[in-house]
Amino acid sequence: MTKVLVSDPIDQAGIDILSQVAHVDVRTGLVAEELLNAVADYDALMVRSGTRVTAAVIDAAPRLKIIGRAGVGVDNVDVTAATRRGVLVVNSPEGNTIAAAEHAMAMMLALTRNIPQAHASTMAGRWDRKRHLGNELYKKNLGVVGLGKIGAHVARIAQALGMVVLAHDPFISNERAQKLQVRLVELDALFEEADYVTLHIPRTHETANLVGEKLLKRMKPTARLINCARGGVVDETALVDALRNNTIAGAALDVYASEPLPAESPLRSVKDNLILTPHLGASTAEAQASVAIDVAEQIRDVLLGLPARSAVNIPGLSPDLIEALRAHLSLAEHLGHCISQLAGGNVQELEVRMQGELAARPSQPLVTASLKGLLSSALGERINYVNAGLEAKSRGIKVLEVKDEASRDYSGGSLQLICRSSSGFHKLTGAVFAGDELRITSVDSFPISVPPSNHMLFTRHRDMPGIIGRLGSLLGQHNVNIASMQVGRRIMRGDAVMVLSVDDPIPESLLEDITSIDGIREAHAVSL
Ligand SMILES: NC(=O)C1=CN([C@@H]2O[C@H](COP(=O)(O)OP(=O)(O)OC[C@H]3O[C@@H](n4cnc5c(N)ncnc54)[C@H](O)[C@@H]3O)[C@@H](O)[C@H]2O)C=CC1
Ligand SMILES: O=C(O)C(=O)COP(=O)(O)O
Repeated sequence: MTKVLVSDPIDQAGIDILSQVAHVDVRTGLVAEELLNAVADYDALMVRSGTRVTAAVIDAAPRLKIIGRAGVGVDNVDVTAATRRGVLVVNSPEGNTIAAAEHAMAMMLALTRNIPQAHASTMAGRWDRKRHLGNELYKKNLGVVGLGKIGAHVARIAQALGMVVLAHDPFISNERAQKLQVRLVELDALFEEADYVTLHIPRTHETANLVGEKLLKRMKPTARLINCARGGVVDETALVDALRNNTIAGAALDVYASEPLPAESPLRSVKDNLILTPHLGASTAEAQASVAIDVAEQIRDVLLGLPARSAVNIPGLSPDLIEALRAHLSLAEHLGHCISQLAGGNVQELEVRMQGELAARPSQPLVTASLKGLLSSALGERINYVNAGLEAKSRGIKVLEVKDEASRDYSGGSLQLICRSSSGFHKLTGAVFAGDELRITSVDSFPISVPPSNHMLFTRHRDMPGIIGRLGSLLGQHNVNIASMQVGRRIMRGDAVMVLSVDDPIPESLLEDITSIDGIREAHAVSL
């Protein structure tokens, strides 16, 4: 029975989708130890930001195929450990964009009009109109750090309020910024010019404690900081100092270096100019339904053997692309699997050549598929699109990618793998005919045309009379039935290759007898 563990509160719409294909257990609030003990039986895990999916959790779940993050940030998931184990990680990149952007705007408005403080004092029986004088957003400078999905939506809303938006994002083009009518500036300039700074960046090595004492000192004393992105990108100690010393006018935080925010956090003791919410950016009914459906559908699809649309750890492989490249991906896997068996020894280098029309297609999926095939002899079921690149790297296999648009051998193009190993050098080319017919079209530069099949024999021999007959008799004596046979040669009586499809696997002992036939120099059994 396929089983899914949901370890954070998820909208019922997501649970309903998962229940179509699996038994679903909802167990929220597990402490680390309980989670470690709980995951062993599960094929999928669905979380929000509350569950820390560590390497230990992943190791404790041998059946785990997929981790679904019902939201954007996957910094609570050890994606590297998941990738190493071949566990797919998916998220919902857009399901809560609007909710998070609106929360940042709500924080900005609440901050600039002292709404929480005014509310608390009114509820306490006072009527403090003078004390809560605020500022308008109209015509003020808003500095957006991180002009991605949420940052861009914040920019649009702010512009509608009459704010002037500047942004810092080293990975955004000038064209994109121009389209959003946003001026791109350096980080220091943004902090100096902005009346409000709002952060919409992920937590990475580069962004950890990005906003510290130095940047806070650049801000105007009237400026305010909003962080609805990730805890840990703001140095909380430096912020507390800046607020206490009135270096800046105020701050609003939704996210914290450590969550839940510890009771003793100095942030809790800052009065008046700080607003705190408990990571509520994505907490709207609409966003929660949207992320739950988005991620549950992906988990369901993956458990049914279908691709996921927002895989975090298979870069560049969308379902559309999988569909468009389906036959070529299968060809790449077969060629990779085949060439690893021809290579025999330790593979040192794999060159993946996309030739002719294929050179115009995205290469990364084809490289990944080739590596998956290459490593499947060694790693069997354990290798997949998620971990193929990493496994190749950890084995020290050098991967070269070549696009040869000038090659014009077949319509649709061809794929060539060149493998260098401790025992030599092999080259296999393949193409797809009539939409979905796979063919190996050359072996070590000898032309042939053979569909990949379950059991094959590849030989390298001298082109001379009698060899084929002797090989046929030998296989017959060992009860190996030949389904098809092809010989490829470049010149008469020179070197040649032979590819046989056979009904049964060829035993190792028989290979020795085959290579002892006069004229046969190499023989490789290949099973796909
Ligand atoms: N508070 C909450 O409940 C929520 C928080 N989030 C968080 O908001 C953040 C932004 O989410 P999205 O906009 O969906 O992500 P996104 O990936 O669309 O945008 C992030 C942007 O940050 C930029 N960036 C990365 N490093 C940078 C740096 N050093 N300086 C400046 N820019 C940098 C990237 O180029 C990208 O454009 C994420 O950390 C996400 O986890 C998202 C949803 C809800
Ligand atoms: O999607 C994100 O990155 C969030 O931070 C939302 O977190 P949550 O799902 O509300 O725990």
